[in-house]
Amino acid sequence: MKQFKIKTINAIAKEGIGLFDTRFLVDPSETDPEGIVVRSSKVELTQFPNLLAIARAGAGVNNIPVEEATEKGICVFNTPGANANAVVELVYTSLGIWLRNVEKSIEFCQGLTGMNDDEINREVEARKKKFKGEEMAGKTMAVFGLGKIGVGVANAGLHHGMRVFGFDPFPALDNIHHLSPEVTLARSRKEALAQADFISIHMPLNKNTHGYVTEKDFLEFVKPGAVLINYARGPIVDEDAVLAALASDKLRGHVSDFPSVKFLGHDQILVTPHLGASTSESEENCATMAVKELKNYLEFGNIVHSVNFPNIETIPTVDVHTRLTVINRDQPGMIAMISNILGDKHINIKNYTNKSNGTVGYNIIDCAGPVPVDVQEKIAEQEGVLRVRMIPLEIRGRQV
Ligand SMILES: NC(=O)c1ccc[n+]([C@@H]2O[C@H](COP(=O)([O-])OP(=O)(O)OC[C@H]3O[C@@H](n4cnc5c(N)ncnc54)[C@H](O)[C@@H]3O)[C@@H](O)[C@H]2O)c1
Ligand SMILES: O=C(O)[C@H](O)COP(=O)(O)O
Repeated sequence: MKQFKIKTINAIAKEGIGLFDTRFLVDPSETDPEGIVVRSSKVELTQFPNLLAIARAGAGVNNIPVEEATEKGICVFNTPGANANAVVELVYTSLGIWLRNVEKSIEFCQGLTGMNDDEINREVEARKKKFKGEEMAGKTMAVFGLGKIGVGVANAGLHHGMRVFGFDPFPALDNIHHLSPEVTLARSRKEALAQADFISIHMPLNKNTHGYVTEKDFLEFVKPGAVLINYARGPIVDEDAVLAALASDKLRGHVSDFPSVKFLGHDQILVTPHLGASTSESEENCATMAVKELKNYLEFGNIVHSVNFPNIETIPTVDVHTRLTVINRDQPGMIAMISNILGDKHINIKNYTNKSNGTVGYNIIDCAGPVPVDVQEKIAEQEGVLRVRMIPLEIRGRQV
């Protein structure tokens, strides 16, 4: 029976790894994997010529060269929503720490070590005014990026008694259905920022969002004294622009999950060490979702939650002998070409499913009989074809 070689990069929760059965050989030191499960480490594709798929146990895929993967016919998955609640909770925890001076007040309490109880009490009551903070209730929050996390942050803002604006130029219907109707959808960055006391960023890092938070079209519109929160990715924020905004009191504070040379030690900046998704629950959710996606693709060619290929899931019926999958550039004539090559060889197609995402087309072709290697090779060498796979169906009691 075919066994798939899986490489794990980073610590992947055991609840996910445990889902790999005897059809999979899982090893962090695997040098020739067909599948990879990874968190935030950078993935280099040149080292892995037989790689079929990468599952990112998390949301952001900026550590994976997605365009290169597409060209090589490598499917990239992520785990949408699996760590969203962890980030939502930490956004409000960190904002609360910043607003109530919790970090400095803890340091102060630790400094009382060695005093007796009367002395401690006297110091506490005399000095607590230094740590006076402010509340979230009654303030206004602007959320940029209304995806799995942004929707949660926006809804939670209402629960904290705030007025909430949301801005997202490409919202997904599924996410917007979960957004409370009390959140105001802003039509521009300016509208979202003009009244916001707190601004929370929740978009992916890509070539369009690199340096998104800078003076022009963003900081120029903030209400003086706003607090900027970034639990998305460090490079979305232009650090020099934020430092200048803090120096001029345009921003009052910055809360970030991405420490840097420029941010560390700054009195108005609170940083956490990329902790957004680091909870037991979220690590388990991400790992189990990532492993299920990878297994489904390697064993059946099904695609669920891919960021570069169209999503298609079909179950082979009992009369299917061989499942062939073809990844192609989205161009005319591909379905006819594949069907003709199979037809010329008298291979009966039981089911043909095709979908495009505008860049890549994906075909699942369930055949009644075996598909000889020379037929696969002929399809693979046609212009526009990126990759062809014959999926072993031994799992269903077949030998191919
Ligand atoms: N700090 C952490 O540990 C942590 C954890 C999880 C996710 N993240 C980061 O948060 C990002 C968002 O995660 P998610 O699960 O909500 O993803 P998601 O894909 O569900 O949502 C992202 C949203 O951002 C929107 N968007 C894209 N470009 C935009 C722009 N220019 N302006 C406004 N909105 C824009 C998209 O339309 C989408 O709705 C991830 O890509 C990842 O980088 C960080
Ligand atoms: O994009 C994500 O899901 C987060 O940044 C989490 O990254 P991590 O898995 O390395 O904690």
